Amino acid sequence: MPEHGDPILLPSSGLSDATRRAEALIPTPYGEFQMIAYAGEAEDYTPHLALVHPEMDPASDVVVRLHSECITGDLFGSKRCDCGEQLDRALRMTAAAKGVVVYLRQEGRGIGIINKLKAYQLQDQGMDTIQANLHLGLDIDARHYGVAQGILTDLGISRIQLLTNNPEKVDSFGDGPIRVVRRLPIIVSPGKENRNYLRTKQLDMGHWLK
Ligand SMILES: Nc1nc2c(ncn2[C@@H]2O[C@H](COP(=O)(O)OP(=O)(O)OP(=O)(O)O)[C@@H](O)[C@H]2O)c(=O)[nH]1
Repeated sequence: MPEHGDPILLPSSGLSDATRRAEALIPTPYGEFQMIAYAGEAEDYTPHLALVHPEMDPASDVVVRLHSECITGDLFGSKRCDCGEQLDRALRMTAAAKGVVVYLRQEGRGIGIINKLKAYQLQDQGMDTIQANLHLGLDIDARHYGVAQGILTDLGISRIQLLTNNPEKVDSFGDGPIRVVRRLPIIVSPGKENRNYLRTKQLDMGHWLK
């Protein structure tokens, strides 16, 4: 296991030299979390963040949420997606279960906020979330989860209960050092603005949604 401050070597992360760069206790409406920022030496503005409950027991089956950045939903409460509500629920659940939220800076499934806004324009013209990415010449989902595994390993965690509806997130752990012992659903009720988006996630992206 890496010592704190050692580089986290992750071939598939896209952030191969991420280290624990800084940390502090953050009092939130959900309770206190130790926020730990992980980034490479040259990356000061978009570190991945771990929000760790102060009493998290790394030897337990830790409740973990891997949440990809969604500025529109997480910060501004956009109803086009389920992200903001999922983050709210994840913080509530991890606060109660003494768990961890890993906030991954993979905005727009890894295409970035500029491309995501372009994709939204295309969706307003009738495309779905998959067609829009493809129309822009981009991957449907460009995310990698290697850095998240490195962060969990840095926290001393080896067994997790993963909060997700996304089979790719579960599969990403493969035969690696972290074992997903349980998947916990995190389902948001559809509204009129995100109904089509959630339908595409369920039918075309294989998410476990009712
Ligand atoms: N390209 C693109 N990205 C989107 C769109 N709507 C939401 N997103 C992004 O999708 C990602 C969703 O991340 P998560 O909630 O962690 O993951 P998930 O794949 O929905 O899986 P869950 O763990 O079940 O929530 C975020 O990066 C959002 O910015 C969209 O229409 N187009």
